[in-house]
Amino acid sequence: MTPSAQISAVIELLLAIQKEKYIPADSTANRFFRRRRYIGGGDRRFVSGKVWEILRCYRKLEWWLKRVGSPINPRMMVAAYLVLSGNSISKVHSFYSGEKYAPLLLNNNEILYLQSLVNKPFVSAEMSKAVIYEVPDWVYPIINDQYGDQTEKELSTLLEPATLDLRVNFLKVEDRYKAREILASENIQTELMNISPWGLRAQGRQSITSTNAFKNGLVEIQDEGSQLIALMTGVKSSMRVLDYCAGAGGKTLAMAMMMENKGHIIASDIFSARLNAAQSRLRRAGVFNCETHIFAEDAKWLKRRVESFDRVLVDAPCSGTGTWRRNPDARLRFKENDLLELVEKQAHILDSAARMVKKGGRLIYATCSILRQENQDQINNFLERNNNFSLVEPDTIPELLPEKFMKKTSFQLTPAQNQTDGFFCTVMVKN
Ligand SMILES: C[S@@+](CC[C@H](N)C(=O)[O-])C[C@H]1O[C@@H](n2cnc3c(N)ncnc32)[C@H](O)[C@@H]1O
Repeated sequence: MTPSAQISAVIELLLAIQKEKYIPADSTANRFFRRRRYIGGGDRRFVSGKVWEILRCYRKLEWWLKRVGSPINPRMMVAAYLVLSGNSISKVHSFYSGEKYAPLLLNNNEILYLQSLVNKPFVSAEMSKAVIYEVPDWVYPIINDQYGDQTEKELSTLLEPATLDLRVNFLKVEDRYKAREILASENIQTELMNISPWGLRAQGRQSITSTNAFKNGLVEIQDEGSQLIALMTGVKSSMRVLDYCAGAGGKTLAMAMMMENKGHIIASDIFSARLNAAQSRLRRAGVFNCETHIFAEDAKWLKRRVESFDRVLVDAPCSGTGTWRRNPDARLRFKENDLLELVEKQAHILDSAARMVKKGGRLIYATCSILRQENQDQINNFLERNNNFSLVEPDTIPELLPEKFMKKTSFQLTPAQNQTDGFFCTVMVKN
């Protein structure tokens, strides 16, 4: 593609993301490229890389465009991004050439708006903190209230690109060193992770899914924080386990591995498409101690299994604020009412899942949120409603989990503090 055609594709993809308000940007991007097979790998990386950079400074671009009186649309967003990144107006002009496959020629007004942006910094002293850190206005005070003097560090780390973490599947490979060797033979360089005993961190942006190691189920893509949640469940091979919100099965897979393919896991969810994705991942990973179940409207299935599980994991639907490094578009869609609805939904799921735990069994609650409302507050309220539950330290095999995690009944991970996605996890026992 010519540089102009690349810029044109950046504008088109941004437009598609804006139109699909309720669909995550990466799904829209996948569809966009599937429909444009003629865009090769290098161009694809350039286009999505630029779009993600723009999504990470979206509020600042909007602020500047508003300031200079420009209309706010993907075409001007991209042009403003180019100027604020130090490109000259004539350079931007050469991209917006109006030729075949290029964006339409810049008109006189557009040139005037862009001229006002020359030599301006991305961050202006007049911007609010919410704009600088790219969060909705109502979110900043909530995070500031919780994180105090760490707020800016937490929020600026959430604007950085995420790491690419892998979990080695010990059902198929004997150890991390062997997996590392196999990946290196496919040109994927990795380092051992510090906390997860199963974890490898890949360097740079590498295409893991096209490797044989991935296709044959030797490794799964899973953030280190998510691996730690599976570890906190302390599941063992003799147990009956319910993964209540299993989704596409990230934690189910890790728990099946901890159980050495023995015992029994039921992976349930309300969405069949997610469980279908889980099923193909389970097959790839060589897991056969797991069945899936879609929750239907009637509660008979649950009623028949009340108090029958040694462990119930609730990996609850949440704001996903802890994954904003990966999904910079999610922050733009997050509304105050979403948080209220999520908190209510989580409480309902927790109460229902709690009934399924045997006496003496454990309930593990997790989110990929960094917000207290969905985490500590949610658990405090649950414990008030359910006085037959209490917080307990994990009973994971000590060789698997570092001591500092063994001694905690809950943890809150953040990208700034732990170089993982933001995750919360707590362990409770039914008395
Ligand atoms: C955070 S995701 C789960 C991620 C998954 N555990 C993993 O590790 O890949 C939350 C899941 O909860 C499911 N969910 C939402 N409402 C639910 C409900 N009432 N009961 C059970 N699952 C629900 C969603 O469909 C979604 O798949």
